[in-house]
Amino acid sequence: MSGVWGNKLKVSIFGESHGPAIGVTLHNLPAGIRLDEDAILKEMARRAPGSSDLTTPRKEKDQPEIVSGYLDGQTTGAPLTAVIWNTNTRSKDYSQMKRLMRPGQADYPGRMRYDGFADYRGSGHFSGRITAPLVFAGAIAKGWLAERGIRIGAHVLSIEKIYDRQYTLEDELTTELLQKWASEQLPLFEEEVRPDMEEAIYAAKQAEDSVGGVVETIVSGVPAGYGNPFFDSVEATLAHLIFSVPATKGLEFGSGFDIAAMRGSQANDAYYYDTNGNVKTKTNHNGGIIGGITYGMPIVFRTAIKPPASIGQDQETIDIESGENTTMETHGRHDPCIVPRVIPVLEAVTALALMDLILVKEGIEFAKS
Ligand SMILES: Cc1cc2nc3c(=O)[nH]c(=O)nc-3n(C[C@H](O)[C@H](O)[C@H](O)COP(=O)(O)O)c2cc1C
Ligand SMILES: C=C(O[C@@H]1CC(C(=O)O)=C[C@@H](OP(=O)(O)O)[C@H]1O)C(=O)O
Repeated sequence: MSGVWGNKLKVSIFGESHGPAIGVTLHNLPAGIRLDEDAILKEMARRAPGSSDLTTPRKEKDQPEIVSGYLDGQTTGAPLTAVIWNTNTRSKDYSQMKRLMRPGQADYPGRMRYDGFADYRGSGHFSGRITAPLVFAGAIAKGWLAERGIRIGAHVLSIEKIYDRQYTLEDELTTELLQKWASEQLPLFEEEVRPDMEEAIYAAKQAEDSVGGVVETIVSGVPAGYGNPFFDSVEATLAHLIFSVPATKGLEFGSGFDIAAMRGSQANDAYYYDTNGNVKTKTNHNGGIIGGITYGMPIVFRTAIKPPASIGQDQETIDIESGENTTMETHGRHDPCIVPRVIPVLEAVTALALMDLILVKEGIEFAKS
């Protein structure tokens, strides 16, 4: 399984949802980064399961234990490994998944790929649980980027068919807004839509069903000139990580699919010097990236998250052992909607992508003192 990603910063993840532990190793982290352990734990708590009835009832503390590469509060430059112990597995919920392939889940493709050897308990290494180590790694990257004035925020653009408004260039990722969003399961611009979004999730749960949604992510403070043409473009780097997150099914940058219906005269983002002599653009249809490289405007993208597959309703499927068509209900502790918990994950992988792009360009070995 491909558990390693990155050009300069190498991120390697391990573990299964119902195994003893999950975790991550970060290679080539600059030495001397001071870790803000409180900030890391806050990020972990945003994603952790079992925090409310909008999410899975499986409760996990998600307390990372750093076992290498960290001394006296600072990274040493050696590979940094963190382990997160699984403390609340209930594998009997998955006994039928040896034979019955959940529609929309990784059971059937995973079985075909690994010839039946993959750990099926709790979806094994395919589980959304493996995003906990990514949030740990991303929290380190976020702290490092924040020192460079780079901020990352994400809000819920939609749940099912209920919409928040989109980000505009007038909006600023202020400390207050980021703190507010980080404290909310459904971070929003428009507070009025919250009850309807929550109700959509509760209604789906009540009906033994699930719902999806769209998350909009914004990155401010990235100077012009990061990224590369072709294979390591900023879009390609972000997309690689975003599509590694389970349940992501769509991604658009800037005006995305809508740009296809514009004329060049509308889609071109006109440059100007602001009063401080900084280069800006009047619009941001290209989402902060042209030619695979940043141009100093916010990076903006939207990610479509599918409704979780494991639902209690009767569904048609196959019994892979008997070779017959059958039906199944999925029981167990599942998220009725992944959006609230995937937001810190999307922010985390965004931070890792940007950190890698910056390390590649600047070859930094040591943190600034
Ligand atoms: C944080 C998080 C929580 C998730 N929770 C569930 C869940 O409770 N039930 C479920 O069926 N899928 C859940 N998923 C999604 C599955 O892991 C995912 O759909 C599956 O691995 C197949 O991958 P794909 O949807 O990307 O194709 C979750 C994903 C994430 C990121
Ligand atoms: C445990 C987590 O989420 C899990 C993600 C998940 C899935 O299929 O992705 C299915 C459920 O697993 P289980 O059946 O073991 O409770 C969720 O609870 C987590 O994110 O930490």
